[in-house]
Amino acid sequence: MLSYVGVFMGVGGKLKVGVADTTFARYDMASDAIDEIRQRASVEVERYTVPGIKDLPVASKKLIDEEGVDLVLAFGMPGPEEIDKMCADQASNGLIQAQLMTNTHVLEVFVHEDECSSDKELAGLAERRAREHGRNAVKLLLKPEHLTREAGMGEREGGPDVGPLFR
Ligand SMILES: Cc1nc2c(=O)[nH]c(=O)nc-2n(C[C@H](O)[C@H](O)[C@H](O)CO)c1C
Repeated sequence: MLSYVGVFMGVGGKLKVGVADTTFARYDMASDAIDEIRQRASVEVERYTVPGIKDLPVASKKLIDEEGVDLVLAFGMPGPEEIDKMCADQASNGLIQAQLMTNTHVLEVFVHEDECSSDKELAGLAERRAREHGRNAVKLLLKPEHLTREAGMGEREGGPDVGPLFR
């Protein structure tokens, strides 16, 4: 396992990761991601919990503007109804806007409630996706060349990777 603990100190001191999540979600993805990040990097973590996914864009922007985080992980769980999917699309657009307004990555980590047929499977998917995106956050901030090495490899966060295409 790669370990980046203590290898990077930014100009203003330690890197800071923002974690935004919701009470609507049925699984605590943020705690898994924070655990994953802390195993790999010596960074500060600032967490901001809001009611639902449509509240994530402003939470992310506030973490960036007011708390000075270097990247945000935004965790949410859209429900299975059509209205929930609409909310997810709106939240997604908001998160993109927050990124463009601040020139800062906000990794959207959504697990849709209807991605799995049982609660147990859903919890497993949520944990794996949260942890894998936690690792992505560390790579983006500290080892971007590791992501470049994985370019085109058909990585899928939470599920089995689908692998690269060959000609
Ligand atoms: C319909 C709906 N669906 C979801 C959802 O699937 N997932 C989620 O996290 N939040 C949902 N919300 C709540 C909104 O995102 C938001 O929290 C409220 O509209 C208050 O701003 C709403 C209102």
